[in-house]
Amino acid sequence: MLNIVDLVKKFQQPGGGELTVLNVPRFQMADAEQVALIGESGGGKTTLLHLIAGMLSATSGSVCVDNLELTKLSEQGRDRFRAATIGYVFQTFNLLPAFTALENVKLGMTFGRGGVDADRAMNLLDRVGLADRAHYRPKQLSVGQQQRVAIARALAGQPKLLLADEPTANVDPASADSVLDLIINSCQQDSIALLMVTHSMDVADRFSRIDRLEDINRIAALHHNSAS
Ligand SMILES: Nc1ncnc2c1ncn2[C@@H]1O[C@H](COP(=O)(O)OP(=O)(O)OP(=O)(O)O)[C@@H](O)[C@H]1O
Repeated sequence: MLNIVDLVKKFQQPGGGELTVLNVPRFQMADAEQVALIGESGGGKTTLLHLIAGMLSATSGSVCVDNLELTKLSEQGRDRFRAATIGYVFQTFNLLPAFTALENVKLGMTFGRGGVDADRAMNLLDRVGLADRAHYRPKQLSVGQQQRVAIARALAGQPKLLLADEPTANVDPASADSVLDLIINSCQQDSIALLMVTHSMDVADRFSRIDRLEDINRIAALHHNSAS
């Protein structure tokens, strides 16, 4: 499903010069595999997710998702790939405020594999326990409910890989469990591979595979070693 080889990402720095954030010799995931990614703040976890989602382009190396080599695609090609293959759950939900829960989920279908289907969008809201909130706007929903809408939207395009960046960080502890259950169980049921970044060992412990960024990324390992 995912095969990363010799991936390097450098960023231009505001004061001039370049900062190498990632140097990942190898990182792989199998179809439908579930992985928790932990690591120190600023180590490059979000950057790695953005590269896998095709939201950022690599400086060098190879990112292959579902047999597609992302580094060879144009920006437009990466946008198409993302819509067809990737679901993304953000820490801050990123719902469109002017649209209802149902409309937000339908937006997740716009460029996805199954096309826009209002019945399926309602089914997804039902699955996340929010069928009765379909016509509410994000600000009329609790924070936990907003994240559940965001999960329904991420699943709406029938992705093969779901990327989740600290999806429970801004959710109260009671809702966090249901948000986490929802993500893990939905991916299991639909055979979607799941890569979840988390700072919480309680969250990571729900996964049979836990990877530390310091073990994957040579740059984070350098920082980790010099700090300890
Ligand atoms: N667009 C950018 N331009 C310049 N530097 C950037 C850019 N995006 C990220 N960085 C730098 O890359 C490093 C890694 O950032 P990233 O957000 O990937 O870390 P992280 O592991 O997700 O951190 P956290 O756990 O705190 O969210 C940071 O030092 C950050 O300043």
